[in-house]
Amino acid sequence: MTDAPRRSPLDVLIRRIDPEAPLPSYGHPGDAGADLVTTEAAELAPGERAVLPTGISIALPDGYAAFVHPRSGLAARCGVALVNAPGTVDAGYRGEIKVIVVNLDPRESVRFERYDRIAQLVVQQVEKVRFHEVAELPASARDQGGFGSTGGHAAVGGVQGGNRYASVVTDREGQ
Ligand SMILES: O=c1ccn([C@H]2C[C@H](O)[C@@H](COP(=O)(O)OP(=O)(O)OP(=O)(O)O)O2)c(=O)[nH]1
Ligand SMILES: [Mg+2]
Repeated sequence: MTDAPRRSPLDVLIRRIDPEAPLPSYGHPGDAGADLVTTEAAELAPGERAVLPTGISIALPDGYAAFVHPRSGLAARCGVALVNAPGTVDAGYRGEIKVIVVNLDPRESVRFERYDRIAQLVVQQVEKVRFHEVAELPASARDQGGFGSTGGHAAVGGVQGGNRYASVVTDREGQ
């Protein structure tokens, strides 16, 4: 496979599965994500999830992928998240793009009407790699540290172990 040259804006073929579905659209000229709609109305109880259709399929050039990201307004106002965020749309995928939403609000149901904007699609160039197996990897400053090795993370219950952890509340106020 040869790498596709970088072009902007990139021309992407799109097919409407729902003939009336609005095409993905950027809200502002500098936006990274083009909003996706649901073509089906849905109501999600607290904790419920659904796979919602967007009414479109696309053909990305090799060397690109599209990522289905959540919308911050829906997350902040309604507690709506994407279960698999960000969803990955492969260049070779010709099926309908779908959005796997979940209602994380503990009390309120959330309702989507047909053609409500539910997610945003970010198209990016992606690297293909060749993996070369070795017995030892080159040294690095981080080495195997991860998953909170630098400390200072929020934790319910306050101080943990020998590392000083802030409680959730202290962390929000203090940082
Ligand atoms: O949020 C998403 C994620 C994926 N897809 C589509 C496009 C993607 O190319 C295909 C497969 O996605 P993924 O590789 O994440 O799923 P999988 O569970 O690994 O399925 P597969 O075995 O088909 O790769 O499903 C979506 O429409 N929305
Ligand atoms: Mg896969």
